[in-house]
Amino acid sequence: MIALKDISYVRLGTRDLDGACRYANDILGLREGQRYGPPRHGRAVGFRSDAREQTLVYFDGDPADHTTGFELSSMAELQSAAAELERLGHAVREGRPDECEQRRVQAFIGFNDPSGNAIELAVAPFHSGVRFFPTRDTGNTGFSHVGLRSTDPARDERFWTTVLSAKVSDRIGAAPLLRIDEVHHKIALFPSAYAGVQHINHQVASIDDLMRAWYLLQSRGIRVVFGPGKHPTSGAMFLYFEGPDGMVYEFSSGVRMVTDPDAPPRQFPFHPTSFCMWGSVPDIPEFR
Ligand SMILES: CC(C)C(=O)/C=C/C(C(=O)O)=C(/O)C(=O)O
Ligand SMILES: [Fe+2]
Repeated sequence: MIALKDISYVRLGTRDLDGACRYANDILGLREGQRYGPPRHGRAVGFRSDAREQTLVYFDGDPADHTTGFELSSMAELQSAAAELERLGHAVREGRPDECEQRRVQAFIGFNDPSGNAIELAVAPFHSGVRFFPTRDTGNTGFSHVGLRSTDPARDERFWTTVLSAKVSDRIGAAPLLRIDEVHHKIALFPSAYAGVQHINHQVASIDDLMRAWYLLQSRGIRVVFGPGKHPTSGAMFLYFEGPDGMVYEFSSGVRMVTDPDAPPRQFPFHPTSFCMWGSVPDIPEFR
């Protein structure tokens, strides 16, 4: 079993890199870290959300080109992971030195999960000696989870929990919420006809930060697509809103820690009362 230590980064292609960078800075409050590549095409910009050097990267490319990176604890584990994935028939790609530099990691491998989601396993993501603070008072405390699209959630749950070390904290219908540490989930798998990152979550410090975000987003004309609300699953208070290229972003606060490693998952029906215990109803295709 490949032991995932933490979620590390998301890389998103975009046709409007300047616009995506403005959104990351102005709306998400993420601080630009590194810029890569020539002045016109092939550019990439990394953004910080916590002590790590980058957790969100936008690059000149196809907006459907999404990659989610997870941290492994050592080079030995990375080499063992590559061998195990290849043994299971997954095509594994080793990151080139220039790609490692762009990801601010010592080394990485890439492969696709059974739905075709591009996944990278990385060693030693760089931490910064410069304290992170948001570009505006978002209360942002860090990149925390992704929703991934799955063409077969039961099959993919088996992959994420037997090949990789995720555990199911709760299920909503067929959608598993998967933890890789004590945080209730770092990955959620949602039924979809195609692969990709379905939403990107950052934690914020309090409900005050969520409510301030709610008013600010409305004042900036950014569509809030779910919330303010509170998930009965993770207990997190949340706000989902539109980002560049159709990506949905989520701010949440108060996510539950699962301290019992053997805690059994709960099964919730796929119904709005399982999504929000305050009564908010999502305007998000995968949550309809
Ligand atoms: C709206 C979806 C189905 C939902 O309820 C997801 C749950 C949680 C949570 O409990 O925190 C998420 O954050 C998530 O899956 O994104
Ligand atoms: Fe979420």
